[in-house]
Amino acid sequence: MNIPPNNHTKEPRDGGSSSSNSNGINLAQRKIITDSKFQRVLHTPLMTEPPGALINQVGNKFYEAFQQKHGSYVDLPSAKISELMKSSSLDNAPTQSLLSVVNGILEESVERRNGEIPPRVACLLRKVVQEIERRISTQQEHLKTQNNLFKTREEKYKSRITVLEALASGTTEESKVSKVVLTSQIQQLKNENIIKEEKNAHDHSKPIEKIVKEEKKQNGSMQVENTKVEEKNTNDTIHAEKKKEEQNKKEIDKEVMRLIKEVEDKNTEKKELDKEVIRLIKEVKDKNVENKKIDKEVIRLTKEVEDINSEKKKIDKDVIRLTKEVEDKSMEISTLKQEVETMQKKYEVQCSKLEEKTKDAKGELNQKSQEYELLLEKLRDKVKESEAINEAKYQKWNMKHNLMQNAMNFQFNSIKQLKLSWETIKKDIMKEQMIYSEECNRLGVNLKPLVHASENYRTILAENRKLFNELQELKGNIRVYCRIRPFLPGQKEKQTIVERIGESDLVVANPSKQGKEALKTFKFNKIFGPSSTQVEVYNDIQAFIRSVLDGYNVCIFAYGQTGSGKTYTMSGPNGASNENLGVNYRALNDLFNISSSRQSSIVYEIGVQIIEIYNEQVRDLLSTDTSVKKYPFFSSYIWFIMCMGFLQLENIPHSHIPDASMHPVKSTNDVIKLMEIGLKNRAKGSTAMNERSSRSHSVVSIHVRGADKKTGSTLQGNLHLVDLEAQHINKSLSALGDFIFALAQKSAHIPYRNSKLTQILQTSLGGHAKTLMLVQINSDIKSYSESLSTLKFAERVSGVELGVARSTKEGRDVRELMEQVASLKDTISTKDEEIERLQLLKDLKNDNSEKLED
Ligand SMILES: Nc1ncnc2c1ncn2[C@@H]1O[C@H](COP(=O)(O)OP(=O)(O)OP(=O)(O)O)[C@@H](O)[C@H]1O
Repeated sequence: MNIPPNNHTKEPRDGGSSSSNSNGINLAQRKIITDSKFQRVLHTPLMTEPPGALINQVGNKFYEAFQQKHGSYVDLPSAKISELMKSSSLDNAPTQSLLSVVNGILEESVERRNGEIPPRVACLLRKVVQEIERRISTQQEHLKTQNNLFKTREEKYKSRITVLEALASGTTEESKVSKVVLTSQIQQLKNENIIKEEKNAHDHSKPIEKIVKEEKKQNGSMQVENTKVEEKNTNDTIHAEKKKEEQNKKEIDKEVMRLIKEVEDKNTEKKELDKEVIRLIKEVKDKNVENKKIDKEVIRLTKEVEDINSEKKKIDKDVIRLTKEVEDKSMEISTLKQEVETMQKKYEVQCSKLEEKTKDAKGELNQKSQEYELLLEKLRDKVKESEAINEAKYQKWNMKHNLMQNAMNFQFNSIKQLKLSWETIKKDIMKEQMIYSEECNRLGVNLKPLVHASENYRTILAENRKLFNELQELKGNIRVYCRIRPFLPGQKEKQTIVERIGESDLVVANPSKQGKEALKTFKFNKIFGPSSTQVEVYNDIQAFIRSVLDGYNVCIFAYGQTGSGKTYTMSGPNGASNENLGVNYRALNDLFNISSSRQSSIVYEIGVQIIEIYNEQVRDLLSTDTSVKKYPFFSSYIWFIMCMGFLQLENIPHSHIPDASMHPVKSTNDVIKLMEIGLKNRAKGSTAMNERSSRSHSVVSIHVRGADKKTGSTLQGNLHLVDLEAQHINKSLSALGDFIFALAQKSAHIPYRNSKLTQILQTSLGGHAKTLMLVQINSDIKSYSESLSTLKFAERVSGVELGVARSTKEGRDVRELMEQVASLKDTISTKDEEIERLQLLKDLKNDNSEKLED
């Protein structure tokens, strides 16, 4: 009888270590096998895992590689990471190692929190997670297959148990037979089972599905076989029992007894088998529970993998976000660093400044506190002092009060004594008065010769003036000086027409002629060469100015072509220094100096007029009304009356009064200011200035009136400074020439009415008047013709001098005259000294007499 095995366990391939070739496999061994299988499922990365030794070897290596660097994946070199990321390395690594890598990296990233996971580590993480996913899915498949296998086995066990139960519940006889059959069948099954198990042990590499199929096949055939055997056995048993019942009932009974016993044994065995079935059922249940657990574990792992995936995605996102944030932050940090550096520097500078200030302030505070302390100390001392002084003063005042009291008493007594002494002094004064009047009488007698000397002074002064004017007349009342302008600095061609310059003669050469024919000599009273100075020129003019204060009329003409130096000689160059001052300024200075030196005896008043003559019309250059206007004679006349008071009307020829306003002046500056106004008005009033100035003449007239303080006699003198332009020989100029020439010829008719100029200057030309013509020439060869006409005009005027020369012909030798001039000069200087001495004496006497009168 083939009894199917009641316990058949198909062990999975497990390296042979857990295989069993007997029914005697115990529960502990089964458990160990099951556990080791389960563990292998959990911890082996792949279904096609390499042999255990190799796994351990590679896995350990991998594990070590990460364990060594655990907590510092970021620091792993990229070569190492790429080596680890190779599929062979990942395949061979145990799952535990992979999970530890994942955990490590995640922990590290969590720890860091700044998301600084370098891309290579992130890549490794991705790879490891993928590997884990792959493994889990493989394990899931594997578990599903196992689960199915267990279910099939369970079904098989269940059907066997049913068969066994059916057998167990048969008739006694049947039971006996069955027991025998069962026993044989069980034995057969056991044998088969042992064979199969042995076969299975050798067929380890067969796939599970195949094994399941084979098992199914075997089970199917076993069931059919069992049914057939059962039927056959039942028939055989009935025949044998019928024969045995017939042959030997007793033996049967014995045999039945024995069989009963055997059945009982079998029952007992069955019970054991039942127990084994129960145990197997329990084991199946356990397996189910275990499967459920595995299912749960699979679900959990799947969920975990999903979580890991979502976590990974999150991490990826975080990695990207954090990378961006890190970049932003690093930018921000660098900006902040720069700002912090700048702020730090500023802060340092401010700190240093504040420290310095604090130091200074502290120093100042200390100093001030010391000062205040000192001051406080001083104040205290002063308070003490003032208290002491007050005390002393109080005592002094008390003393003074007492003294005053005493003094009062004393003074009362003194007043009494004074009254007495006053009487005595009165008597003494009367005596002294007598003596003083006697002395005064004596002084009056002594003063007489001084008064006499003072009276002589006027006579001497008049004599002096007479002598001076005689000297002037000897020199000639009309004098012509010629001044040659030097070449100007920067002037290129310096060819001169002047051949020779003497004291009083000048030889000029005509550039268009040759030899003696070209030369022409001109004679004047004085020739000033190009190197002559302003002082030298004025020295020869000064005597004329002095004459003005003596009551003479003086007329100074500056005559010459444009640019020949008229302005230079008369006014000086622009911004002239004292050395370069012109005739005008020097003359005015002298006028005011001499008048102030004589102020003790003569009172002078000075007035100025400035006019322009153009086209026979007179224009007042000091009038606010610049239009050409003929001023009524009377206005000037009234001024004279008002200014002088003592003016004699008949002395003023009304036709010769210039038609212009008179301006009183007190100093040279007053005159200069008026001259400047006149110059401005001249420029203002002209439309075509160049054309006009070359045809007009300006006259500055300084009128001097003097009154002798003692005698009351008056004098008047005029100084006319005339700027004559020689470029155009106009009516005024030719009339002037005629006028001067007539004077020289001592003609009966002097043609002064021929022009405005001669009309105005009538009183200043001829008679007592003294005339000086300053002829200016430009010696440049280009100006030859103009210079020649100027010289010719001047020669004609200087012909007046011939009058003096003519008187020389009347019996006086020039040398004699010169000697006379020299002796007269000496006499004048002696007289001057005497006058000064007498003046001093007079002043002294006046002072004494004033004192006496007081
Ligand atoms: N003696 C001198 N020494 C140096 N420079 C001189 C002298 N005389 C005249 N000059 C110069 O020559 C130039 C002409 O002289 P200035 O202006 O006095 O001539 P002017 O006859 O007044 O001319 P105008 O009639 O056009 O006013 C000026 O630059 C002046 O400084």
